[in-house]
Amino acid sequence: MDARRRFTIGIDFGTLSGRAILVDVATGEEAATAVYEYENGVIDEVLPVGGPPLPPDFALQDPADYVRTVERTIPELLRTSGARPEQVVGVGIDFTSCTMLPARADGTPLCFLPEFRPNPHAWVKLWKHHAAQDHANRLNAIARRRGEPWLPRYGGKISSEWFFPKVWQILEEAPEVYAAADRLLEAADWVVWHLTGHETRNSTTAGYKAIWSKREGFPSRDFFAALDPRLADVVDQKMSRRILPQGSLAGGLRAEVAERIGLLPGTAVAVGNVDAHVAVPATTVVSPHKMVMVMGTSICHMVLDREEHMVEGMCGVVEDGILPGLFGYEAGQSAVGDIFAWYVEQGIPAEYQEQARRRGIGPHELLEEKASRLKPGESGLLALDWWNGNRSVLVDVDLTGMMVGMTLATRPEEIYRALIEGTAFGTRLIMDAFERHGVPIEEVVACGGLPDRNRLLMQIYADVTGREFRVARSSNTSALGSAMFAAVAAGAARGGYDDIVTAAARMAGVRDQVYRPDAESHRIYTELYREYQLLHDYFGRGANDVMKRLKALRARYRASTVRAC
Ligand SMILES: Nc1ncnc2c1ncn2[C@@H]1O[C@H](COP(=O)(O)OP(=O)(O)O)[C@@H](O)[C@H]1O
Ligand SMILES: O=C(CO)[C@H](O)[C@H](O)COP(=O)(O)O
Repeated sequence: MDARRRFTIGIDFGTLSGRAILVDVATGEEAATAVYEYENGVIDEVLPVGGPPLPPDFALQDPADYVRTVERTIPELLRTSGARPEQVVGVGIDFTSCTMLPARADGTPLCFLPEFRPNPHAWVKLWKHHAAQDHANRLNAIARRRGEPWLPRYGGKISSEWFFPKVWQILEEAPEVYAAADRLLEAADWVVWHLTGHETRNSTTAGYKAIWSKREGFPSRDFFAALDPRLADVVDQKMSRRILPQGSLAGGLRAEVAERIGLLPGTAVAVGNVDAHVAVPATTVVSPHKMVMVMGTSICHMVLDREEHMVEGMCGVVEDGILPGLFGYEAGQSAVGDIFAWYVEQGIPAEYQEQARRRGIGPHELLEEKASRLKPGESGLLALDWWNGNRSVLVDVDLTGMMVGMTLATRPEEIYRALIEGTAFGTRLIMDAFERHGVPIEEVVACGGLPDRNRLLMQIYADVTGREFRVARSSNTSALGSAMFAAVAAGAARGGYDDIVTAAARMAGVRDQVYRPDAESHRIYTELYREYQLLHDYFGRGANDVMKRLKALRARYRASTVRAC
C-alpha cells in the first residue's frame, strides 16, 4: 500500500444492509468494500423484543443495526486494504429517507430505553413505513385548504413516507413517546451524531422529506398548529432550524468511536445525505436534464435543472437539494426490486425453485433466462406496479398491485416479465410527467443493485422508454457519493476536494456498456403503455376505488381476527 495514497470512506445504509467502501481520493478506485446485513432487517411483524403483531403497514428498524454497520464494516475495510488510519481523510454516510426516530437530548434512541423498548413508536420508522397515510391525507387536506405555498413543490401531496405524517402518527398513537422525545430526526443525521458527538441536520433530508426550503425554512407555526395545537412548536422543540448544505463538515470523528473502528479521532465527517440524491454525482451527473435512476428495492428518479418547475407527483424539488446552485428533482416508485422479491418468495412453483437449485443458480436468474425468450406482448399480461403503493405521480400508498390478462396457460416467467414491464411503464409515466411540466430528460444513467443483477430488466426499461440507458461504473454509487462528499468535507487542504464537481470529475465514472432500445419492441410496448395509462388513471385517479375498499376490508377483517385470537 503506497503510504502517499489518500482515501475516504462512504457508508450507504440501505433497506436491508449497510455497504461501506474505501475509495482512493485521486482516482475513485474502490480499494475495499464491506457489507453488514442488518441483524433485525426490516421489522414489520413483531418487535425484536417480542409482543403483539405490529399493525398493518408498519416498517421499523433497530438503530443498533446502524451502530453495528459502522463498527463491523470500517475495521474490515482497513483490514482488507491495509490502509493506515492516517490515510483516511474523511467519512461520509447516506441513508434511506425518510427514516426517522425519536431520541433523547443526548442522542439515545427511545427504543434503547427499557421503559420504551416495547413501544413500536419508540423504534425507527423506515422510509417504507406506510401506516401514517391517514395523517398524510389529513395534512394534505389542511395544506390545500390553507393554500400552503410549499405544497406544489411536493407534487401537490406530502407522502405518508415523509417526516411530518410520521411525527403526527407518533403524537396521536403514542403521546408518551412524543413527550419523551427531546429530538425527532432522520437516521442519516442520527448516525452522523453518533460518529461526531454533534447533532447536525442536513439540507437534503430536510428539503425533500421535512418541507424545508433554503428560502422559506419550515412551514409556519400556524400550519403545524392547524394539524394539532401540540405540534405548533415541533420544529423549535424537537428539531432544528440550523440546516447544513451537502459537503459541509459535520465535525470530527469522536475519540471513543475512532478507537473502536481504527480511525484517527478528528477524521472529517460530512453531514448526512440520502441514498438516492448522493448517488447523482457518483454517476458523473453534475448538470441539468440527465436522469439518474437509483434502481433497487425501490427506484428513485433524480434530475437537475436550473429552474424550478412544479411537476405532478414529485417527491420534491429542492434548491441545492442534490448539488449546489441547481434545483434537484426527486420522483420514485416505492416498490420495484421488492415486487420481484415478493414474486420469487411467494409466487413461483416449487418445480422452478428445484430447477434453480439443481442448476446452482438463483430463482431470479432462472426466471430471467426463461423470460428472456418471450417477446413483448406475447404473454397478454399487464401489471400496475403498485405492490407497495404509488409514490409518483399519484402519491398514494393506499393503492395496491394488479395484474390483468391471466389465463390457465399463464406461466411464471410470463408473470415475472409482466412485473418487470409494469415497473418500466411506471418509470415511463414519470419521465412523461417531467417532460410535460418543462423538465426535459436528455440522458439516463442507471445505478443501484438492479443494473448489476438483471440485464433483461435493463433492456426492457430501454425498450419501454425508448431511451438509451448508461450504467454507472461503481456498483456502490450511493456509498461512492458519500465518499466523494467526505472528500469535500475534508477539503483540499486535508487531501480532499473543495467542491463536489471537482470530486466527481476525479472519482466518478460510467461503464462502456449501453442499453439501446429495440425499435420493434418499443413500438409494441408503446401499445401496451397506452393500456397501462388507462388502468393507471381508472384505478389511481378515483374512477374506481376498489383497491382502497379492499384494503379497508383487509384492515377490518385482520383487526377482528387479531381480536378473536
Ligand atoms: N436478479 C434480480 N432481478 C431483479 N431484482 C433483484 C434481483 N436480485 C435481487 N433483486 C432485488 O433487488 C433489491 C435489492 O436492491 P439493492 O440495490 O441491492 O438494495 P437496496 O434497495 O437496499 O439499496 C431487492 O428488492 C431484491 O429483491
Ligand atoms: O425515498 C427514498 C429516497 O428519497 C428512499 O431512501 C429510497 O426509496 C429507499 O429505497 P432503496 O431501499 O431502494 O434504496
